Amino acid sequence: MTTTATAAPRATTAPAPLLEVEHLTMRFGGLTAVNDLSFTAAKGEITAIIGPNGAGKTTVFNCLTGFYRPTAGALTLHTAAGARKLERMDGFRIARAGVARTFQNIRLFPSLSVLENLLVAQHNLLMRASAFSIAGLFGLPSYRKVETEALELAVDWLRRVELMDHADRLASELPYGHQRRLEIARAMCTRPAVLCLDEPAAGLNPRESLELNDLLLSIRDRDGVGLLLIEHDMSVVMTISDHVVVLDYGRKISDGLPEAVRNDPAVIRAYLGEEEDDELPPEVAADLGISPEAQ
Ligand SMILES: Nc1ncnc2c1ncn2[C@@H]1O[C@H](COP(=O)(O)OP(=O)(O)OP(=O)(O)O)[C@@H](O)[C@H]1O
Repeated sequence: MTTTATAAPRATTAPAPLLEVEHLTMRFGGLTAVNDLSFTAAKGEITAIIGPNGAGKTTVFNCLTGFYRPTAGALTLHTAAGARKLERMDGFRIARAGVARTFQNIRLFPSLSVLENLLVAQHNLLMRASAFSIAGLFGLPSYRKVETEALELAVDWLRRVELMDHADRLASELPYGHQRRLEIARAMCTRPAVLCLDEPAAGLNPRESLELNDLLLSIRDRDGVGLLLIEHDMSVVMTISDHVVVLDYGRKISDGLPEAVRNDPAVIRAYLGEEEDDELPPEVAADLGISPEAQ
């Protein structure tokens, strides 16, 4: 894959909201993992959620995708179909409403082929087209049309993530970086309005990381899909994000453009910790643009 990723921010007028998170709280017993969190992810933008380990990032995704039912708060998805309240829906309905996701630990169907993984992702659409009947599966022209479209979409994504030559291999046989790309392609085959990516750069080498940047920017720009990104790799976050939300101990401590967030003293403190003589790891300091004297 060629790599051309450059700094992202481009919006001049305020973009329309895609996902509104209002006063989201998630408690596990006595632990408040997410505490009164509010932010808006806009249409056609990449919104990164960052923060130290245990800050509550994955818990936000688990609330957004129906893995957890929030203790309190509202989650509203705005699509062409109207505004949908997600906070009381199960994962299946949330997926149908247009929210797709990838995981920190890749979750593919390992014993299915690469192509089959992309077709299974479209299972719901195919079953609806069959009117949930055997007769539909074999007889309805409308089913055959949807089936052809599903195959075309799968092939289109195989090309975009450069896995066409691997279409018939088992997903489990792919190298790690290829599996990451397949997982993103599979999520995109569900035709989402918003794609939630949990540490997509984890385990990738620098070249693969640059390729990932290009892929995510193309999903934003070509597919018009809004992205929510949890990522520890600050070079990815600072290069492609339009908007960054920072969590610490479940609370939002900063929210804005990447340049503003990386210069925010609250963010620097969160990454530094409480100890005065702590120092940021050099790679984090470099990506946040902090000179050694400033620490
Ligand atoms: N199902 C659960 N039951 C109890 N505690 C949980 C559960 N899920 C998450 N937590 C706790 O909630 C807090 C936030 O966890 P979460 O995984 O959301 O953080 P994170 O910011 O994604 O961390 P990391 O960057 O390390 O992945 C942690 O203290 C975690 O132990």
